[in-house]
Amino acid sequence: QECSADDATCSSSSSTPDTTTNQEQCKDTHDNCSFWAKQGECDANPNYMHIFCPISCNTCPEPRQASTLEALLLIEVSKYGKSQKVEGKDAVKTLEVIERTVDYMKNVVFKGGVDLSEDIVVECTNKEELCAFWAAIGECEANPGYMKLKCAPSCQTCDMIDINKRCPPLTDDVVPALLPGGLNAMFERIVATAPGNNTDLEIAPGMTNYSVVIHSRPAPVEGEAVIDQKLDLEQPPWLITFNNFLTDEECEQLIILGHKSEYARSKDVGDLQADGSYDSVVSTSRTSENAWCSYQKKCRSEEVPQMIHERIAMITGIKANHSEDFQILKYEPGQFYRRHHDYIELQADRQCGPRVLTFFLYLNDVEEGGATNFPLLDIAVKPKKGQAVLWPSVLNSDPKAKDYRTDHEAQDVIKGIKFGANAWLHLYDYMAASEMGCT
Ligand SMILES: O=C(O)CCC(=O)C(=O)O
Ligand SMILES: [Fe+2]
Repeated sequence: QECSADDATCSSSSSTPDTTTNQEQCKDTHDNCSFWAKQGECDANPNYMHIFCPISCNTCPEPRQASTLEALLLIEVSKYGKSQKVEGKDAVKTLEVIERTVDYMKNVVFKGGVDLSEDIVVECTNKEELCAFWAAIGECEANPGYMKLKCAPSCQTCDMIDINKRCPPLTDDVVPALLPGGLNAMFERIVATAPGNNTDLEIAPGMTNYSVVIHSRPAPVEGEAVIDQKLDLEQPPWLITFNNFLTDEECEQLIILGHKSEYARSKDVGDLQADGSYDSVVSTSRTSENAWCSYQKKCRSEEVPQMIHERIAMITGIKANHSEDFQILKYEPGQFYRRHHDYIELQADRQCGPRVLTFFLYLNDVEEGGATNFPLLDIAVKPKKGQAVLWPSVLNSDPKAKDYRTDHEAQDVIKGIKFGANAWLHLYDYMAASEMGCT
């Protein structure tokens, strides 16, 4: 699923499988390829070299001449979406997938062999020319969320385009990250255990010596807390910042990883699609660029992002797999993100549950502008390298209910460049849901 949100953020889990056999696209992807090849690395390290340095290793796929039967199959399959590419060493397997696809579409889907609404049948097309190839190399199983949405004919899973079929609701035994009353308890604990505020506390491994500043909080309660929505709304919501949450090296590394994951114009969420995902549209209320630090981009598996996910998990008590991939942001002078809320209504009833918290990281000092402003709380947080800000999107009394008061905006950067990163924490396991295309 490509996008989620009010605030319109495109989910990282949706990247295309990154293998390609495309003849024209055959190129070395690293400056050192030719040097390594001369050193004998094509033979020493073929798994990497043959794929990432195919020119230097002379392993570009051979162009193929299709037989008449193949040519007919290719015409047939193009009735069910994009024309399919068949080349390279997996060509035979790819053709077999195409043969099965045509049979499935013709004799099952269009013969009413599966009970599908017209919307779903229309939507069941191969959206990429490499669908058959990916299916042939096992991507339907390895990357089901993406493939079931983008390559359903090749995976023979038209029925899974229906989000109700693909994403059954969680069963009652799944424990949410926060129970009613858990939000206040979490913030109280975070404030009480910040190592920088308590010189006698030891710094746990993987932690920094961060200190916490409280900008807004509900009044502390003596004795047993009463859990009540009306009481929640009579008290200000929590908003805290962490100084020295990240080391300088961690900030710099995240910015670099953002470049590797490729910053692109931030998108807003558009219309709901037949498959339950959202269209992504360029919006005028958000002019920054962002990059998703995902596993697909070989970013989330890196040491620094992993350690920061773990740090956030240790501090909040919410497991790292409840967090979306870091969305790394870049604002040039004049860029901004107008007033919005991070809560995504539709997710409240999906497997991942709503975003309950935003852990926002500031990765550099900004010369002028670029504050995160909370108009309803009258609080503006100025960017500072290594600082983080944490606020809830939901209420203490009901972690599924939106707390409207944490509306916020990223004010225009006036001078310098601003780098930041969002970590959105969900009520349930976001990564598991995202793998199945259920966010
Ligand atoms: O850049 C900021 O200060 C906040 C960004 C933000 O609110 C968002 O990306 O949802
Ligand atoms: Fe936001």
